[in-house]
Amino acid sequence: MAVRVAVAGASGYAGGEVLRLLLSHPEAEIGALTGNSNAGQSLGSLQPHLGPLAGRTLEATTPEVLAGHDVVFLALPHGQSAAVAAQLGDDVLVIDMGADHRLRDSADWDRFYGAPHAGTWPYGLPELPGARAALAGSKRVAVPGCFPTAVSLALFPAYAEHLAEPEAVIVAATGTSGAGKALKTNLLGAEVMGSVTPYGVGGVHRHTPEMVQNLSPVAGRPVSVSFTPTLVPMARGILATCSAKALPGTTAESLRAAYEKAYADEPFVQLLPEGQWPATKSVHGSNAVHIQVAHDPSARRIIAVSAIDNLTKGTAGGAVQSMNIALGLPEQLGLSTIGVAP
Ligand SMILES: NC(=O)C1=CN([C@@H]2O[C@H](COP(=O)(O)OP(=O)(O)OC[C@H]3O[C@@H](n4cnc5c(N)ncnc54)[C@H](OP(=O)(O)O)[C@@H]3O)[C@@H](O)[C@H]2O)C=CC1
Ligand SMILES: CC(=O)N[C@@H](CCC(=O)OP(=O)(O)O)C(=O)O
Repeated sequence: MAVRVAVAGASGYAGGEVLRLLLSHPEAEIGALTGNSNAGQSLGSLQPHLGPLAGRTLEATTPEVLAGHDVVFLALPHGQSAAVAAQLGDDVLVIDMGADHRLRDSADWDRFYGAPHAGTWPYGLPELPGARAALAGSKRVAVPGCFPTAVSLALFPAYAEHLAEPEAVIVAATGTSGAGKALKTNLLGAEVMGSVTPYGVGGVHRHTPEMVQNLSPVAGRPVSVSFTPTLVPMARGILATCSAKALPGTTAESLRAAYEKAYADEPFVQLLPEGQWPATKSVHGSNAVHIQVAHDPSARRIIAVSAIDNLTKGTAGGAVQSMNIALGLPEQLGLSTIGVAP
């Protein structure tokens, strides 16, 4: 079955990554490619790594251009996808890689994004309990933010087995591609190279409510999240170090067993052998999630660390994985767990 796919935002990082994956997807046939300020430019000049598409010209992002496809990926800035999606037919699978349809609580949306709330779509993190059932056959998918993917997968097994207190503390390093391709002074090479700095500190990062939304139902009670992202001098990758107070009775063995149980059959999540810690390089360009967990009895804490590629499992890989589930295709089609290292 050939699936005809359009990508809006094809000049950006997320759009480029979904095209990189779709070029290796046996069922995908790449149709319209659209942009905004770069409409009219050749894709070869904007995304030179996508050789087979070099001769394609970006069109404007309009409902007419996006019509006539089985699947439309929206890789647009926050707040831009809802209006485009509303003009696409109910029979088209629309996969929103932005934030517009992720949050269930309109008050959270208002507080962190500040535009009218467009509503909530099935959430494209298949590994969360119940997510696959919601995605199967769906015509709408909200792809998670990159940090919520890394953090939710690192912590949910501990919450599912009631091994941790519901106050999570997270420090996560990210590469600069997470901020998109648009020019920003703080992302200049001279600012980033040889330096690490936090941002969005003190509960103001917009991924905080998404993490709370993912973890609270698993824990069966409200989970609070103290989240500090740090910008590090690399292009891709997230390393999320997540910790919470251990509940009485938690042991290293019960913790390990919780993660083994959660991820025994997950094709993209690899619980590393004991003592081996995740590294962003190992998941570079792949849809894999590497996880390790430890119990610190003296501090009475659990520490879970995950590594993902923000553009792959953190965006485009998660989007293709969700597309496969929504269309009833094998979930791993077109996706790899093999990283690029060193
Ligand atoms: N980068 C990442 O790691 C992740 C990104 N995402 C999400 O994916 C989406 C895209 O992010 P990213 O690729 O990084 O961003 P980029 O800035 O790299 O790309 C943005 C894309 O959107 C287009 N665009 C900009 N403004 C408009 C507009 N008003 N109408 C239509 N198209 C527009 C741009 O076109 P042009 O260049 O022609 O102006 C470009 O193709 C965002 O919502 C982001 O949050 C999600 C998870 C991770
Ligand atoms: C380095 C950097 O700025 N990263 C972005 C991550 C955004 C992302 O990947 O997810 P969204 O789809 O929600 O934008 C940030 O912290 O906002």
